[in-house]
Order: sequence, then structure tokens, then C-alpha cells
Amino acid sequence: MAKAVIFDLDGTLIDSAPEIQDAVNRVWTSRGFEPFDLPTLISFVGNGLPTLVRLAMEARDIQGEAYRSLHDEVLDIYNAADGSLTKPYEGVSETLEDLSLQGFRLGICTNKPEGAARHVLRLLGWDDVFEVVIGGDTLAWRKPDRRPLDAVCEALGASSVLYVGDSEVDAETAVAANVKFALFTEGYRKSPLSQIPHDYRFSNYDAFSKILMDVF
Ligand SMILES: O=C(O)COP(=O)(O)O
Ligand SMILES: [Mg+2]
Repeated sequence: MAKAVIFDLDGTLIDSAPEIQDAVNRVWTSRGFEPFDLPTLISFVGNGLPTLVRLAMEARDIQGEAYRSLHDEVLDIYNAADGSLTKPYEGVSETLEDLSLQGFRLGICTNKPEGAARHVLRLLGWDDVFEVVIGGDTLAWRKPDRRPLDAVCEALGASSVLYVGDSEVDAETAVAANVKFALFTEGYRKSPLSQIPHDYRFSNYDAFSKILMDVF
């Protein structure tokens, strides 16, 4: 049985909020609604695109019947994004390379739509790095339900697992799945560290190898 490291995507491996902000603001301003600043947009991220769209609608008092077209337009822009507004956090590429060299099985468990996640992984040249990618729309459940994380663990054939994420949702998922959790503190969390359950935390990927040595 394999050792596996499973990552969340937005706010954990990549700083993608400016890309998401651009997609939402393009759709919102095309309909005459005020755009969102980055902190406000970040406050909508974490529970997947349907929730993000609903929160952005509520913030501009947009009625429910517009939901489907707004959602689909944002998704189309996401899926066609050129990645220029998305940046891997410092040290991520080196960490992934290291993990691969050491023989870890790698997976992604994100609430980003799977197509958009695969698109950005391709743009970053990471499409061969992760053996399994489960997005917010891959299964009938999304994080914090444990089943997406369970599904990644199972597909990787992992006996020993670390989940790495940046948010309350990731922490809750790891607790539910009974998986060890490392919190990247520089992503899109909304609460103080003391309120997010975690086994490990780090603010820089330089510190990641120390966590690995402890877990495995
Ligand atoms: O799409 C979201 O809301 C969050 O995506 P994440 O699960 O990769 O952080
Ligand atoms: Mg995240």
C-alpha cells in the first residue's frame, strides 16, 4: 500500500483568486453589476463554484432565476482562462518534484469544478504530476463531505495519507475522513488558526519536508 499526499488546489498550491475575480467581475460588469474587490471575492471561495455564484449574487441583490446563466458564463471563462492571473505559491513546484522523486502518490481533492482544475493543472505543466483529480462537481458530494477525499485515497490505493489544504472546509473534510491534515496558512482561510483543526501547519513550502518526515 502506498504513501500519498493529497492537495487542495485554490489557496493551497496556487494563488488563483485573481483569476476567479476576473471571471466573476467580467460576468457581473457585463450585466451592469458592480465588480468585487479581491478580499470580498476571496470571502466567497471555498465551497465550490455554485456557492461562490450564489454568494456573489446575494452581495449584489440579484434574484435566483439568473443563477444558471451566471454560473455557466463564469465557468466558461474559467475553462478558457490563460492562467496569467494564477501563480503557484513559492516552493510548490520544487515540493511536487521532490514528492514525485520520493515515490509518493499524489492527488488533488478540490471544490473547483474538475474541468477548470484540470485546465489550470495543464497550464502549469502539472497534468502528469497528479494521478487522481476530484473536483467539486466530480461526485454528487463536495467537501466538507468526506466522500471526495475518501475517493482520492481509494483511487491512489493509499494506506498512509496526508491532506494539505488552506481552509476551514479542508480541515473539516480531513477530520471527517480521519486523515492527517496540514494547513497552509497563507491561502484563503477566514478564521484564526486556533479555530481550524490541524495536525500541522506551515506558511512556506520550505517547511514542508519537515512535516513529511514526521507523518511518514
Ligand atoms: O472552488 C472553490 O471554492 C475552492 O477550491 P479549493 O477547494 O481548491 O480551495
Ligand atoms: Mg482551498
